[in-house]
Amino acid sequence: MRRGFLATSKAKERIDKAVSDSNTPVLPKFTELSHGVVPEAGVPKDYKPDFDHEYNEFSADTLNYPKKVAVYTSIPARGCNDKPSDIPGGWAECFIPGELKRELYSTPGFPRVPLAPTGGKAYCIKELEEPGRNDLGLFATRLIHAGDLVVDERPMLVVSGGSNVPLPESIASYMAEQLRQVTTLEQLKQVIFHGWGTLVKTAFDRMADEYKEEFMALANSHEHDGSDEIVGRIRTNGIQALDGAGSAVCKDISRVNHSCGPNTSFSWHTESFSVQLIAVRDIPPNTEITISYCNKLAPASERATTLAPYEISSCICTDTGLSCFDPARSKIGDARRAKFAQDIIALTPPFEKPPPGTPKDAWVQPALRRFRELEEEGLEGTEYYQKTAHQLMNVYTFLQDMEKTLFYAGKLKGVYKFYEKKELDMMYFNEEEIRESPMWTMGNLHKMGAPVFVSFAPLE
Ligand SMILES: C[S@@+](CC[C@H](N)C(=O)[O-])C[C@H]1O[C@@H](n2cnc3c(N)ncnc32)[C@H](O)[C@@H]1O
Repeated sequence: MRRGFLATSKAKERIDKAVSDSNTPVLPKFTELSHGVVPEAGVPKDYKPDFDHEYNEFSADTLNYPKKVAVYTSIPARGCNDKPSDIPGGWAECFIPGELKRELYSTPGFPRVPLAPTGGKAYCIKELEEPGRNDLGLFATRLIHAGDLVVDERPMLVVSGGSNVPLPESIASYMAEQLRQVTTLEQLKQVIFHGWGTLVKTAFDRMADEYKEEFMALANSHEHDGSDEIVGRIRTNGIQALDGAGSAVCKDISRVNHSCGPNTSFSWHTESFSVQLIAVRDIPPNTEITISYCNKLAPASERATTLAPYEISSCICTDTGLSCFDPARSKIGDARRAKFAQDIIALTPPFEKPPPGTPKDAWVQPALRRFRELEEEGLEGTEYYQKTAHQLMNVYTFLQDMEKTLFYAGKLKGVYKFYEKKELDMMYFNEEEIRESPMWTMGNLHKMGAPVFVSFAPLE
């Protein structure tokens, strides 16, 4: 059924489809859905999966959607015959709530063109040479510095999470009726896969041919669990988008493999409608570029559960050669990760003059150990690393050790850019300004033996 169709030539060229109001059933999150080889895969025997897809069509320029509708829309708007190269940064085919689209367009400057990578493109996509792997990954083609923008990419497809999208009335009531007939939880999940697949297929059909090809060439770790070819690829390659409310499938970033100690961190940027990858430590040439698919601070068993749907069962993320889930390795990693979150190391310089021969930074050792452990775990992309690097930079300014001050400023740079979304101020790299800083001046008093009341907490 088509209502409200705007019969102008422009509207014929550039249209959004909106599926109408409904009482959405509460769907399990994708993470709770089946994976692996599911014997009951496919819709239940009595399930009649044919239903009409009911939608209205709107001009792509409109934001005036009725309440509680989900829309198929291209962001930014584009003409039917446009190729991705016709629009700077390309466009994302989306299936999102209409209200969200309205909100996006109220973001100042939306949708600005994604940013150029620092120093130009610095990666290629190629086959992994690791034994037992025959898939692709991203590799640095030159040295990438901590803090560099590796890529800012507008996705090919963005879909809101299953439970965030209002289902069309026809599908919702159809599914509700069918759901009454299912007898097992697995059947319920299979019906949900099917319903969800029907909805995202429309978004896929709207994609440009070259995007469709790229999308179908992506990995699929959900071939035997009832997810169809499109849903399977979204589950395998989707990156958190829309500030956690959706999933984005990208041409390049979806080729990045997982590490529990990754060298880049990704973030969603509404104003450019894109995903950014920032290096959190230096990445030498020919090194694989990685992100974390899970909460990297969680214990290994929890990480293993999150990674199982990706068919990642043995994740070798460090140069120990052991899987992160190996009990011998995870015992150390788990204890450290728990400590990072719980023990805050506050440092206080000693009031008493230490015995002769004591290194002047003896009291800094707990934070230095923490810093070393964070690096050994590959957790440079965490707030704990940011705080500890900041703490050590301040401590060494106080101790008037220029070399180490600059060293920790360099360590802070990458993660600071990721969390603060701006460059670390150049004054932290300017020797003259460091010498004039209050912390350095306070260090003078300490050096002269005056009692100095100062505490270095990692939250500074
Ligand atoms: C988003 S894709 C990454 C790109 C993929 N390697 C490719 O060839 O297109 C996710 C899939 O890559 C593989 N993968 C990613 N990280 C891995 C890791 N650390 N160990 C083993 N397989 C991994 C898994 O098959 C996973 O389902």
